[in-house]
Amino acid sequence: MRGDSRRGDHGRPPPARTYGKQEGASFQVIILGSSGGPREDTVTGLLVRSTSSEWKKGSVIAVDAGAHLAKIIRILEDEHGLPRNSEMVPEKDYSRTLTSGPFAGVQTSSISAKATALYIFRELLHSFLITHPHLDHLSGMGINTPALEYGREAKAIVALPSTIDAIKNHIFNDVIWPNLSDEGHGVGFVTYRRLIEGGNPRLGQGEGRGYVNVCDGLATKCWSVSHGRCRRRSQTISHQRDGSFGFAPDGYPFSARRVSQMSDGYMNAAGPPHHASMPVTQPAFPRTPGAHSENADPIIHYQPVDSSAFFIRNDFNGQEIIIFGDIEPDSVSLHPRNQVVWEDAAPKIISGTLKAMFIECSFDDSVRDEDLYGHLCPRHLIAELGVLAGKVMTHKRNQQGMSLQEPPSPGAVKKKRKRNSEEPSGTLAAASAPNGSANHLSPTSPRPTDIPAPGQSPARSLSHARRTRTVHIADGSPHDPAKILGDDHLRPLTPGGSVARPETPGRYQSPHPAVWTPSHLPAPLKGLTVHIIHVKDTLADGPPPGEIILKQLRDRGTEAGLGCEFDVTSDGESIWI
Ligand SMILES: Nc1ncnc2c1ncn2[C@@H]1O[C@@H]2COP(=O)(O)O[C@H]2[C@H]1O
Repeated sequence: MRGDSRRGDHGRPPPARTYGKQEGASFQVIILGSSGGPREDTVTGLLVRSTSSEWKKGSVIAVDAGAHLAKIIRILEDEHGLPRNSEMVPEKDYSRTLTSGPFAGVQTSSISAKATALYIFRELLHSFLITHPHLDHLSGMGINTPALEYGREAKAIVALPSTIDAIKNHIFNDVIWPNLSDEGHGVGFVTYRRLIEGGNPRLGQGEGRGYVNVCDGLATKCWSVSHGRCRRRSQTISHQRDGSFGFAPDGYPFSARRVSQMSDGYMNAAGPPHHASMPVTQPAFPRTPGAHSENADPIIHYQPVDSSAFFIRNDFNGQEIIIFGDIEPDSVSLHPRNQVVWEDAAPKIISGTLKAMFIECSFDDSVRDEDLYGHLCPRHLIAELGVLAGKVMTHKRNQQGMSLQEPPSPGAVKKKRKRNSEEPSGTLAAASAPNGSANHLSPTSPRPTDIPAPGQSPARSLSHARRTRTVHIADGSPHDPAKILGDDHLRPLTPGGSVARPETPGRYQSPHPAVWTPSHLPAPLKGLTVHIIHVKDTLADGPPPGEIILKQLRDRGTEAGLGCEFDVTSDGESIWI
C-alpha cells in the first residue's frame, strides 16, 4: 500500500496524501488502515467527521477499527511533529491547536503524540461503526478499549444485530477478551447499539428519514451485504436459531471455516447463486474413505457471511458518503443484496448528495472467482458499479418522465432488424436505447448482448445480440464488454432462448468501445469518487497491489463509460469530500 511504501530507511516519511479540497467539503475521512491484511498494522480503520462541526467532544466516528489508536499516534508523530512521549507534564493551562495535517484544528492540552491520541480517542471519538466482526475490522477497537477506563461515558459500538451478537459472544466474552461492555455483567466501557437494517422509519424526516444519529452532525443508515459464505455443521445449527452466533448449546465454541465458492469442490453442487436467507444444505463430501459411515456424516449448512454498508449523512447539509465493509459480488453470492444498496444510492448520485463511496477491492484481476473469499476485484467492482450506473440512468429517465415503450409488434421488429443490419453493429446497443444512451446490465443478469434494451422485445434483443456478438462483442479481447462486466458469472439462457431471470430494471450496458470514445459515453456516475479500501498486500517485491488495482479499475471504468473517479486510499491519508 502506498502509505507504507513511503516510509523509507531515512528519517521521517514524506507527508501523507490529501485527497480533495478542504474548502467546501462536507466530510473529512482519515484513513487509519487501508489494507485487508495480512499485515496487522494497516488493517481497515477510518475516522469520519462532519466539517460542519469543529473538532470537539463526540464529533468523530470510527468506521471499523482494525487499525486505530496506534495509527493515530503515528499520524500525530509523522504529520504533526509531536514527540511520541513527553517526560514533561504540561502546565495547567497549556493548550495548543494542531496545524497542517489530518488532525489540524484539534485543540489539545497534551504534549506528546500518545497523550494527544488518547484525548482524541477518549474525548473526540463518539462511537465505532463496525461493518462486520472479522478481526481485521475490530482488533484495534478491542485492544484499545481498556484505555477508556477513566473516560466518562461508554463508547457506542454501532452495528447490525448480527455483528453486535458476534462481538458480544466472541470478543467481549471474558475468554477472548474481558467483557468491557455494558451487557452480560461487563464493566461498561462500551455499549452496544443495534441498528435496524435499512434505517428506522420512525426516526428523522424528509431525506434524512430512517437515519440515526451517531455523533455531532452525522447520522447513519445501514444495509446488510454479503461477504462470502461459511459452512456450519448441523450439530451446531440449533444454537443459531436463538440468535447467538458461534456457541453450541453447551457453551463449547465451534470452529467455523470460511469457504469460498467452489474452492473446495463442495460449492459446485450448490448450483447457481440464489437468494437464501435460510442456510443451504449440502452433504459433507468428500469424506475420508472409511472415516465415517454414511449415517454419521454431518450435514453442512452454508450461510452467507454478513457484512454492512453504512450510508453516513452530514445532518447539516444532507450530503452523504457510503462506507462498505468487505463485500462480494452479487453475481457469485449465496445471498445477493448489493442491488438494494445501489437502488438506495442511485437517486442520491443524481441529486448530487452522494459524491463518494469507500469500497473494498481486495485483489487485482488475476484472482480467480473461486479464490475471492467474499471479496471484490476490479472486474467485479466495475460490474457492480455498472448496476449502479444502470439504476442512475433508469431513475434519470423516470425523472424525465420517459416511460418505457411497449415492446414493438413482430412486423416492426422485422423492419427494424433490416434497418439495423445496415448499421455498423457497434452502434446498435446505443441506438436502440432512448436518447442514444446505453441499455442496461447487471452482473447478476443475462449476458450483456442478450439483454433487451428498454423498448426492445427479448426476441429482437437476442437476435441483435447474436449478430452483434458475432461481429464485434464476443471477441474475447480485453475490450469485450462481456469480459468487462464479468461474463464468467452471467446467467445462462434458457433452452427457449429467453433469459434465465426476469429483467431487472436499471441494468447498464457499456456501449462498444470500438465505436464509442470516452467522450461519447454517458458517464452516469460522473461526480462520484470511488475510494478503494482493503487492498490485500502481497508482501512481494514489485509494484504495489494498489497501483495495479487502480490501473485496472480506471481502464475498465473508462471502457464501461461509468464516468466515476477511482482512488486507492493510503494509510494516514486525509480525504475531503
Ligand atoms: N478458504 C480460504 N482459503 C484461504 N484463505 C482464506 C479462505 N477464506 C478466507 N481466507 C483468508 O482469510 C481472510 C480473512 O479476512 P478477509 O475476509 O479480509 O480475507 C480472508 C482471506 O484472505
